[in-house]
Amino acid sequence: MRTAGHDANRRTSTGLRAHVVVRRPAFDLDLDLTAGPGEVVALLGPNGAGKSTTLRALAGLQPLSAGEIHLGDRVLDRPATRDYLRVEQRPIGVVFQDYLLFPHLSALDNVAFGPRAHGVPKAPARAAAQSWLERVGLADVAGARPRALSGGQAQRVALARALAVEPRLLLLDEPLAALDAATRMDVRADLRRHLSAYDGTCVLVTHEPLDAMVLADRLVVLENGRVTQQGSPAEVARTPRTEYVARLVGLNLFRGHTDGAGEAGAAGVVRLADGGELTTGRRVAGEVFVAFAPSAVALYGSAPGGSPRNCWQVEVVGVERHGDLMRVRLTGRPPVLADVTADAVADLGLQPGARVWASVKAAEIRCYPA
Ligand SMILES: Nc1ncnc2c1ncn2[C@@H]1O[C@H](COP(=O)(O)OP(=O)(O)OP(=O)(O)O)[C@@H](O)[C@H]1O
Repeated sequence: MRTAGHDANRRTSTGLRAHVVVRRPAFDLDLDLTAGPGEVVALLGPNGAGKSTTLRALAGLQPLSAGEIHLGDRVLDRPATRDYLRVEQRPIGVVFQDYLLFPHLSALDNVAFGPRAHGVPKAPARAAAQSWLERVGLADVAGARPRALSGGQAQRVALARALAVEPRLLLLDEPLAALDAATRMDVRADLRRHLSAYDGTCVLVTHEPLDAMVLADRLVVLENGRVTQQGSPAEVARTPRTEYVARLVGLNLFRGHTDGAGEAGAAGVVRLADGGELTTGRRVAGEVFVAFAPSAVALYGSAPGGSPRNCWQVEVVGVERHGDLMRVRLTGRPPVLADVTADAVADLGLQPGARVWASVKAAEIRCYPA
């Protein structure tokens, strides 16, 4: 278990502290990003959110419009004081999604390129490269050119090349995106091992929630140029605060208001901002989020008897396969996603336009302050 990332003093004196501001005519990025030594932070967000722009700014490929980037006691970019370290002067290693290995160089020389570019003489640079290839399990392909390598091997060479300069900041841009599913799983596990052993700061950009959950100590969610949520992977998954995060982790999410009053027991009624109400198992007063899994939603052909709480009429919009189950998209107050069996889809005739009843138990609904 790494703890360096939670050590605020070390974080400010030796890690990354950045206020990244990039203004373009149709886009405005403004985020604070802090990460300690040994900490892996994943930037997660939809297309066009500004993830790559942030990474490029940290790398020195995109000058800031305002703000500042500090790494340890070095200033990498600060427009106000005209400080700007060029990419080759920054103590960073970068792995891009398409690897960008030099096609005419062997794996060994690709890895040795980094130390060479930092002024290390040829023989020690090659010795360091050999040792890095051994660490990533590729000593036997040292002489191979990139086109002779598999996707997973090329990715490992790219990682070895980035680490061979002993960077204080490692930047990974969709590092697993180019791999097929099976290779991806192996390389993800390897990458996690290498990142655990790495004592510098790592910022990783990904679209893929699973990569972020497995690799990162902390998630920073970026939407439309702003941070909308951050926290440990478990916190973010448990308590999404935006539609995007809720969809990512596969939860139904609603914003609402409760006065904290409820029926006997601990239940609280939440009036949802977009209509409808839900009774939750836990009483929280004020502005709240309520979230529940699609698997917690039961569908019925007619209004179920008994308790009328959390039971409302919905209309099927679409059905798609989701793992072993079928995910049904429903409109209503509120609209919901429900995971049901293929048998249930057939029995209830869940075609688009079909009207059914949705129900969810109060105990299955999480409620937390907004
Ligand atoms: N070189 C550029 N010049 C001008 N605009 C750009 C440039 N690169 C990106 N943009 C724009 O800046 C915004 C942020 O893009 P960016 O690539 O940082 O987002 P992203 O979160 O990495 O998206 P994706 O996941 O699709 O890669 C988008 O509106 C994009 O069209």
